[in-house]
Amino acid sequence: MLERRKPIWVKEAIDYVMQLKKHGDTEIVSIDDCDGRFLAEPLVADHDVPPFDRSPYDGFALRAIDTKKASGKTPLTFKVIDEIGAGQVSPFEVGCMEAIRIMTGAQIPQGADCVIMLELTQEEQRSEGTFIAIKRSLNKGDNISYQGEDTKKGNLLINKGVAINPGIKALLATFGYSNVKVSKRPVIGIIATGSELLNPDENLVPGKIRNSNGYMIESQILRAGAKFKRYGSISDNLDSLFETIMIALNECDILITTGGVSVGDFDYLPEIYRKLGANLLFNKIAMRPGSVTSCAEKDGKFLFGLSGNPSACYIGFELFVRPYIRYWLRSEQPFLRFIRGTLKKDFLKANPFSRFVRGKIVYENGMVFAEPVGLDKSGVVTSLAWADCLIILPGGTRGYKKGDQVELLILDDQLGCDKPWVEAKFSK
Ligand SMILES: Nc1nc2c(c(=O)[nH]1)N[C@H]1C(S)=C(S)[C@@H](COP(=O)(O)OP(=O)(O)OC[C@H]3O[C@@H](n4cnc5c(N)ncnc54)[C@H](O)[C@@H]3O)O[C@H]1N2
Ligand code: MOO
Ligand SMILES: [Mg+2]
Repeated sequence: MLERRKPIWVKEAIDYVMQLKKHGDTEIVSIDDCDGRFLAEPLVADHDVPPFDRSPYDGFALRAIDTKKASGKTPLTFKVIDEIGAGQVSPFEVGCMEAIRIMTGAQIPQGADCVIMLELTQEEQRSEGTFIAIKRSLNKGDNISYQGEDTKKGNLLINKGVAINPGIKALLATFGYSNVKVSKRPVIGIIATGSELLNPDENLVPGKIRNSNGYMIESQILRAGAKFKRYGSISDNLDSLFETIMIALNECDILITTGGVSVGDFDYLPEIYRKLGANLLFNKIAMRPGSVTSCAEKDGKFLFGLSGNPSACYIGFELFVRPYIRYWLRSEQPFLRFIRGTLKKDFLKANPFSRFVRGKIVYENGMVFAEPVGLDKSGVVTSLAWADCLIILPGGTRGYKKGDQVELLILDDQLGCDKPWVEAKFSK
């Protein structure tokens, strides 16, 4: 008899997944390998930056008080007692009517309290040494980058669970992290199911298509910050599929399958969950595409059964797998970020389920608009390549019109959000 499934809300499906969320282990990696990894500890300044008062210009360090009477008509002359470049520290103290030639980045010498740029001085060689003339007065602190002005020792700079980007890597180097403590990436097994599937290097033959979902999910896993293990594509055969799933479950932290989760004669995932004795959390969600997205748990490990339809598969991953991964990596903002925008085209197809329409963000006159891209069908693959957001059209009876305000889930985003998009009836 055909199994009847009861759809649950997107919010409920997210809750089911996040109820079992956990942090992964940590590991130490070299700074050379830290790009894109997620910090396992907050990054705190362990010294002032800059660590000493320094010159932001090539010029002369002197005492402001000695410059007070300088003007175009009455230039003042200072004796140059030393010269220092960045990395050097002068052993001399700047005294009355004295200056030290100083280059950008060098530590301000003792006695000096301001710097004048080279261009504003005139140098003169005399038998007693080098002198400069200046034609303007300076104030204490002029052209000095003070110790700690960038950040002070003890300041929290970056939270744990944040992906290391070029700026963060610069901070790691600044604070001497030649090794960085990061969250260990979960290993996620991917099994593409379907007797119709060919590898990318195989020629098309009647009735067959190439396995695109497997590769797409690999890429989504990497973007989310995890690692994948490829188990290839397996024909719709209960025994071989069960066997591969057993192996993968043993070898991986999380397992993703694509295809075979609906009610078709060769959709074996429901039977496999039963055979495994896994705890089925859901197998129908009130959303399109991705309504058949399923999730089961076995001995603390998730089996995400994503749809075979490419767009449904993609969205199932972003809504349910990604936050689980990001939390594993200690992100405090594991969910897709959402913003408001204006719909650029009518979308009149009403649906009782919430729709996640592949879209593109367009900025016009400082405003955010979203435009649906490609054919809005669950089996479509092309639109995924053009989409940078999912336009949410909450379930209801009416369609949506150009100019309507909608919410947009941002894809390809590192910032994330501390709460997920949920149906209006659940949002506070
Ligand atoms: N009678 C019903 N039929 C269907 C229902 C339903 O409720 N009742 N649900 C429909 C919905 S919604 C979806 S979504 C699909 C889900 O199908 P499955 O998850 O079981 O996936 P398959 O049947 O294996 O394949 C569906 C479709 O996707 C193509 N596919 C599969 N794997 C890949 C891959 N790795 N790369 C690219 N494309 C793939 C496959 O060839 C099929 O065209 O079920 C509806 N049917
Ligand atoms: O799971 Mo299906 O994608 O709703 O079309
Ligand atoms: Mg099917």
